[in-house]
Amino acid sequence: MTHAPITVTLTGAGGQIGYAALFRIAAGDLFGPDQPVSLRLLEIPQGMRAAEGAALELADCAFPTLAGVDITDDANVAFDGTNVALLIGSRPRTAGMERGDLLAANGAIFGPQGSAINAHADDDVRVVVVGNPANTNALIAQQHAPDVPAERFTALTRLDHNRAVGLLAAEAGAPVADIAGVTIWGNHSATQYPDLSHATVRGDAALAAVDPAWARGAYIERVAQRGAEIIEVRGGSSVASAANAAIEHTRDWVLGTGPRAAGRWTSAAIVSRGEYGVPEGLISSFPVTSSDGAWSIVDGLEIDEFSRERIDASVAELSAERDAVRELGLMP
Ligand SMILES: NC(=O)c1ccc[n+]([C@@H]2O[C@H](COP(=O)([O-])OP(=O)(O)OC[C@H]3O[C@@H](n4cnc5c(N)ncnc54)[C@H](O)[C@@H]3O)[C@@H](O)[C@H]2O)c1
Ligand SMILES: O=C(O)C[C@H](O)C(=O)O
Repeated sequence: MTHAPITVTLTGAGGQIGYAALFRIAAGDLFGPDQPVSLRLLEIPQGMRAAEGAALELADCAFPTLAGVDITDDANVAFDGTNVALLIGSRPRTAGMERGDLLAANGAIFGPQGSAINAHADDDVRVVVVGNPANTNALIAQQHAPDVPAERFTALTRLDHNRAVGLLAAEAGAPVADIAGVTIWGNHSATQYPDLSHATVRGDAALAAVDPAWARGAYIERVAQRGAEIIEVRGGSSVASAANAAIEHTRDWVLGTGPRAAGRWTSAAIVSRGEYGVPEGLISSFPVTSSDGAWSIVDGLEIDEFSRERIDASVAELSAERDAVRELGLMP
């Protein structure tokens, strides 16, 4: 292993998703078996012991790809020279709440972290916001980091994407590998739009492989409510699948989506430049591919009236969340 270590900062490292993600990242799941990683764990004082315990266990794994672990409750230290920042630390919702109900409680975390990233992170920093409500928290962080290119701030909708692919595969009786062209549009919330208009199953239109009424009814509801379903069945919000999605999002961003991109794409919430009628500046989910460390939005997809209404509804919610955090004084 001759590469210099990549520094990865995890916030909320003592929490559930942090615990699920740390060992996979340390084992090389982000950048492969030849790329060492140096981990920075950011926690609040109440979470420090849990993070310290995780660090002891990391040492006990003796991963060849793990170059070091530092634990801190100071964001300025945690983001110093960081290349990848996974912003997980924040409160999860409980049964009966929408993710947007966490705006006031969690939004306040992301401004100071954005400022610390702005002041201390490496020039190539890439930020992935997992903490809910993820899109708007990412916007808050991005707005506090004026010296970092806006496109380096993203929010996780890969979990929704994976859910959408998995549920379509199950309905069509096809392996996941035979599914392509699924898109999550908009917000990581109940208004998100899992879109099968351009999806294929074994190369044929998904809307011919499954009942189109299901695809444009129960399916959308099931994907959009999957987080609530997990909370109800598991008694707590998703953990391992969320960590997996954060790793896949980051790996694809940094290493590229590669040859998969022929007719295939994934979904990520990235800063809009006005594509598909999404107002500039919002961090909204799009169909994306990645190469040379940058996301590109898949262009030229036809948007029918049904899709237009749903994309617009989710984007309207993002605009309302942005206005709400402005009113709360959480944006500069
Ligand atoms: N975007 C997604 O797809 C997705 C999926 C699952 C969960 N989530 C969200 O991820 C977040 C974390 O979930 P979890 O299950 O790990 O929660 P958790 O309660 O188990 O862990 C959260 C951790 O964050 C820490 N924390 C709180 N404030 C912090 C701060 N300012 N700096 C650093 N750390 C801080 C807490 O001490 C705790 O250890 C929640 O907001 C949850 O809703 C998002
Ligand atoms: O739904 C939640 O609150 C957790 C997470 O955002 C999820 O989608 O599982």
